[in-house]
Amino acid sequence: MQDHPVLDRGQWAQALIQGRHSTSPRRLGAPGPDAAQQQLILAAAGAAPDHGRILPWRLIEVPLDQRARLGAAFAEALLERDPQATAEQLAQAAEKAQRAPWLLLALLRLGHAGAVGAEIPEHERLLATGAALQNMLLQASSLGLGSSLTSGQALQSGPLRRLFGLAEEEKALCFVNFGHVAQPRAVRQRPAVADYFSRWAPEPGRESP
Ligand SMILES: Cc1cc2nc3c(=O)[nH]c(=O)nc-3n(C[C@H](O)[C@H](O)[C@H](O)COP(=O)(O)O)c2cc1C
Repeated sequence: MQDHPVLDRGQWAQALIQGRHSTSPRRLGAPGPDAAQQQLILAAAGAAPDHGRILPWRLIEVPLDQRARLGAAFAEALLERDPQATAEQLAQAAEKAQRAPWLLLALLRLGHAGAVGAEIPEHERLLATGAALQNMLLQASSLGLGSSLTSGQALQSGPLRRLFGLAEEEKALCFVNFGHVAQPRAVRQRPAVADYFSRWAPEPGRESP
């Protein structure tokens, strides 16, 4: 494959990165990514930086025919938090499981003493996971698909942990939603670079140790 000039690649990457935005699950519609698109998105996750190559994350697909079970776990988790929840609230919680055409659960793997990579701390594992998730969102965007990350209190709940058989050292971080953009929304204003960037300079008189 012919390589593109550096500038073209830079412009292409800029358009992809700046053009990506989240589409919430209720704004996504069928069809979800096809099998080839799913593989591209999953492979993008594996291209993320990973200190020690320990794969501090994993992804679980929740197929459409299992969404009712996820919905039941959402409702059970709500009932644990709020025993007064109404039938309507429980139904609303359960319905959230049905929204995204392709739905993944992202898990952080915290490791344990003695395991390979145990020296890699939690914050680095979290950073590696975030990079993997962003790669997936960007790959989906490049395919013309909508995507988003969603969280919620049910993620840390017993019903959800039991449903997916999570190990003690695993933490459910968020869901990753994919589909076609059924209802576009206004694009978020991005922060100015000056809001998050500064150039460090030593204080006068403290130039050298
Ligand atoms: C880990 C994580 C979890 C999130 N969970 C939710 C959520 O549950 N509900 C929601 O409306 N937005 C959630 N967001 C925010 C959206 O995914 C999205 O990033 C935000 O709306 C900004 O939109 P943009 O990606 O187009 O800039 C979450 C973001 C992150 C990083």
